[in-house]
Amino acid sequence: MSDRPLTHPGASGPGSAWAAAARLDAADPLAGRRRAFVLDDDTVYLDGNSLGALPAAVPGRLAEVIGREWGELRIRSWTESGWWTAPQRIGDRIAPLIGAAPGQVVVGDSTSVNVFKALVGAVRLAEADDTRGTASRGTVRDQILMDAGTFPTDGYIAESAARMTGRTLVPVPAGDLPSLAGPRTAAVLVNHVDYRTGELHGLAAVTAAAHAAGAPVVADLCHSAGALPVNVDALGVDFAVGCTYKYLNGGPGAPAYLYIRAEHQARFDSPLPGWNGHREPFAMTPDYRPAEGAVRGRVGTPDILSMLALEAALEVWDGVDIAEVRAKSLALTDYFLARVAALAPPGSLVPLTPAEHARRGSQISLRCDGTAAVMAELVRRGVVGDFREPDVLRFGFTPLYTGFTDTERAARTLAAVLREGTR
Ligand SMILES: Cc1ncc(COP(=O)(O)O)c(C=O)c1O
Ligand SMILES: Nc1ccccc1C(=O)C[C@H](N)C(=O)O
Repeated sequence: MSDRPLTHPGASGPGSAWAAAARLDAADPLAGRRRAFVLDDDTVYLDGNSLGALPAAVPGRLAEVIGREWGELRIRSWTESGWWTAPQRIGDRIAPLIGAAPGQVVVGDSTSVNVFKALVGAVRLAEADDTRGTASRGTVRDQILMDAGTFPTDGYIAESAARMTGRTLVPVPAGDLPSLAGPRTAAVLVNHVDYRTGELHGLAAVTAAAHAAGAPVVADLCHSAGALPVNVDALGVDFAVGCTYKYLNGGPGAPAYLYIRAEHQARFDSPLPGWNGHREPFAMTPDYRPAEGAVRGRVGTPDILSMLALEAALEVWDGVDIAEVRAKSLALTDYFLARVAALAPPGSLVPLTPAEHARRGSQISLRCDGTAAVMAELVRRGVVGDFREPDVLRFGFTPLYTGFTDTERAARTLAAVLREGTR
């Protein structure tokens, strides 16, 4: 019943699929990165698009933070251990992964909270532009456009942000965002990669169209950062948010980040002006005077343990070229699609993820019957993905620790489960 790979894939013959996968692994320039993670060879972990694996550097660093910085230095660590400035320091560590120059990213809060800050901030910016006459005069920007397939939290938050700013939230198919951005658009909120289908949306086209209409763009990078090049600076994206527990491997509940484009920082009017975003937090003045730069995106006291775990986790990116990550991600997902098509019973799976590279993130979503039972059986057999309602199997490919033999095993196991049934 087991569909485990052979310990030496080549043993099944030089022409076999195992041997071909092993050759791809041997030629993979990122293969050595797997050693930077805590993983077991019995499991093929394809759920890094929900919770990234544990980087090996994290436990030791956390022990030091707890034992030395908290346990011994105590209050001194806010300054001496760099705790207070961690949100901007770690933001600068994330910046290159999303194509941002330093000084534009702060880490903290959840993605949900950052969607709120960014979206309300974006609407306030558009409003200010209209008032100053830099956008077309006489516009009534009464709508927030959003991709209808959004991860739910973005939609919930956007609905509230719309209500609070006196706008209407208008969910539309992601592909229609460029053509629908117009004089009524106050801001556009778009997921770079659709969490359910794995479709990569055209952030360049959305941003260009929104800007032509005088509206700022907020991008949710949860499913793209760390999996593919994002280039927020080059694309002109105004605000971006993302979590760090998926492809950035920061750990369960790791803090999210907020990108505030440099040119907007001086006018970013945060709807959550907490004391950490104050110009002089320790002056404790009753009036709010926002800090310069992305720091004004901070709110309250940072979650230091999670934040410093994230900082240690980000070491796995030292020397990694994100273009190489993208190339491997596409090769892995191509490989998986091809092997599943070859091995699974005809008609048993319908790919939801676009075949076109330009429209594909780093996950493969497949529709099938009995999704929950199929995934439960896959997990039982050591292939861990997940499923999303109503009938979608999701397999996330994390190029830093997933190989081609892993992918061969996942495809074979999935095909076997579908052939054999789950009862
Ligand atoms: C696209 C997207 N946005 C937001 C979230 C959730 O954000 P958080 O739980 O960090 O607020 C997720 C996943 O949890 C997601 O996939
Ligand atoms: N934060 C979580 C906590 C618990 C369980 C899942 C999540 C996810 O991140 C789900 C993910 N956003 C998704 O694309 O489905």
